[in-house]
Amino acid sequence: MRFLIRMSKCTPAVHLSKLKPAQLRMLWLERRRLLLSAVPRRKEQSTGVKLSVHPAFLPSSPRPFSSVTHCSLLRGLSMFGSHTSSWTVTHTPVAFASSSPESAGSLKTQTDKARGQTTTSVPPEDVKRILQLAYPERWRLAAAVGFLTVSSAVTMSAPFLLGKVIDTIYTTGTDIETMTASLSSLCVMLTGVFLCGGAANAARVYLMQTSGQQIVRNLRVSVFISILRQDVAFFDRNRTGELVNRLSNDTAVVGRSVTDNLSDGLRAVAQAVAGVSMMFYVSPSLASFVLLIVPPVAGLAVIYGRYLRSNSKHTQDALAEATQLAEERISNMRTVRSFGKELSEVNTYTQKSDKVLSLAKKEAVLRAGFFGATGLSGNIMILSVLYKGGLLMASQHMTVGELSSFLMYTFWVGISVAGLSSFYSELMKGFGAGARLWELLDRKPELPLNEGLVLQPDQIKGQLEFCDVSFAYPTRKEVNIFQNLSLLVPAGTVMAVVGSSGSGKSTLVSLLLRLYDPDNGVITIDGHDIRDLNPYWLRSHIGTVSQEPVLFSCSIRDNIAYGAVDPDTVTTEDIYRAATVANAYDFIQAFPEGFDTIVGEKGVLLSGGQKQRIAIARALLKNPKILLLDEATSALDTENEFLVQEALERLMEGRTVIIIAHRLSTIQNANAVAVLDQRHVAECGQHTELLSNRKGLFRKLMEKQAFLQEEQKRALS
Ligand SMILES: Nc1ncnc2c1ncn2[C@@H]1O[C@H](COP(=O)(O)OP(=O)(O)OP(=O)(O)O)[C@@H](O)[C@H]1O
Repeated sequence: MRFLIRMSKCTPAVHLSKLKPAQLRMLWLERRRLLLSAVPRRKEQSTGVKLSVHPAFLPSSPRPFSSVTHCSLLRGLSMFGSHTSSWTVTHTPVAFASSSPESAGSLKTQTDKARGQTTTSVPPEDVKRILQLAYPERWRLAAAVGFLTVSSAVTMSAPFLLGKVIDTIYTTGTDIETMTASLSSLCVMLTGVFLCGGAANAARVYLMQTSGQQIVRNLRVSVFISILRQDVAFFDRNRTGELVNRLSNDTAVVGRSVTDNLSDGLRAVAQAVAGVSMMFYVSPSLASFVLLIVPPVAGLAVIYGRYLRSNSKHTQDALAEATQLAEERISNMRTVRSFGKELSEVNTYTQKSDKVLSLAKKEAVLRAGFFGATGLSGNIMILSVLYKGGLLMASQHMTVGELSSFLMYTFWVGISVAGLSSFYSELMKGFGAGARLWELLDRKPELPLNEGLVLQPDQIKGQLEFCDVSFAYPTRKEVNIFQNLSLLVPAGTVMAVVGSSGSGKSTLVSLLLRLYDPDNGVITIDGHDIRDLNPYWLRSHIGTVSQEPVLFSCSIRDNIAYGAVDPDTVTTEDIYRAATVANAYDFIQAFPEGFDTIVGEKGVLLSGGQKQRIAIARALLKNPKILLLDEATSALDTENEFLVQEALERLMEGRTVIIIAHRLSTIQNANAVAVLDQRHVAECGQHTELLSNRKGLFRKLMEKQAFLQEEQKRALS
């Protein structure tokens, strides 16, 4: 068997034995991806790069993979300049479906499509899915529909029975005793019927509400799971507000459309049909007369209603814009205050509110016309019924009771038709919200969350290596953050990473945590490509302390326990020990509530140094083999700086550490320093060694930092 590798027809072939060790190593590390890359891609994605591999190397169950991986593999392999009869790698121009912001995970375009559904036809599969939601609640809903039938039957028989009461009053004459007997028996019977109707209605409302809430709860949990399993790139593209809106509002709209709205719609249909039938039963000629008037009036009302709704949507959009501005500014009040922008923010908000007001005024005019016209047409209809009914009574074709019943049925039919129109618009809203939710629920994350290789704890030494890594953020594919970056961090050593702002220090940490995958090259832990490792397992062995640690709105105790892989097994002693090592115990105990003090947005506000020390305790509880630290640069006071530094040193003991270093003391104490510049590691070595190079980048960086610190001190004094 010959092991030749080539890139299409335009690149020469090389035998595998001719490859350099680094190239072979890379090929070996890429082996899985190479095999997976042979999977045929869907038609719409296959316009460009196509990789084909000898069938013997095909996996038995092909798995789809992202075009980012595709691209990285091609770039990786292109170094080899290869040719093969056993493996073939073909390369033609490509339009990467998943690298465009649209298909790379942004929900926006699809959301817009989904929104479009509120006015156009609904795909049958959406109807099916929305009905499937109600399936687990089918018995409760069926019972609710049963009670609905009873209550609607009572409602619709009421006009007929009340008409009988009126006729009894008119026909019994002036004999009080006969009148009392007839009226009493009728009223008792009717009270019994109405009691049944009321009870059935109450049962219907209860069953509909509880099953609706159950459906919404199930949907919310599924959507939350779906959001949490998405990769970080997804959150770069989708706004938090939009996602939270889906979780809270869209789920409620969908839940309502399959319960309350469906039941109201069914009731409206049943009452309209029963009402019209009863109108014909009571007086066919009067019913025919009314049905000549109703359709044109109802048609005009529907057209006008649609116009009104589209206008109301503009008002809602303008309101959403104003609300978003207010939300953003209020949550960042410190920034607004420190820039003294209160007045200009008020002006901007006023302008947006004025826009809402002018649209709302237009809507008010339209609504006034709509309600005026519907009220008028309703009254004219009643008047027409009275006119025609009066004539029928005069010609002995109708009794007064029948006319009264007829009027009541006309009234009910009017209400039911109005209910049907709002049922339709609510149903469409439900389908629109549903489409947005299905899109989110169906989205498969590009990076797995919990699948892959799991190593035994004693197999981890903690050696980290970046090997020819190239990377661009999925949202900014055109800007390469790293280009062939290589870096080795031996197990148990401390590597300080320095570089100018924006050189990619934090990105290095994100790649190690596998929040993103490199486009090219590999990152290994003890020789294992991190793409082969289970990400959940991987992250459980990596501790992080960021520059501005985030604490959740719960007790300090829970915030520290959050770091443990299984917080339920953490004892109070574990938490106290971690807090003591992190130099946090004393200040926590000084709070009246001690470790039960609530922090975060709704609790006690902590200083930067205090937050850092709680974050260090949190990381300690995880007891990770690898530590990724973003050193705090924020002006910690001397005491806090010392305490944080001391806690960090204890945390770093016996672990492999990558530290984004800002302090000279940290850099001096690190085993090696890597300087990031121009998308790669420009210099790497011991602190003194790098400093001795007069023309070196590290030295320049240190000199610049020293100068800036001097300036800062001078400015402060
Ligand atoms: N999520 C993201 N999406 C797109 N671009 C990003 C993202 N995060 C960072 N960047 C960009 O990547 C580049 C490197 O950012 P990074 O935060 O890694 O730099 P840094 O060296 O840590 O900077 P600093 O020292 O200022 O914190 C910057 O140009 C930044 O704008």
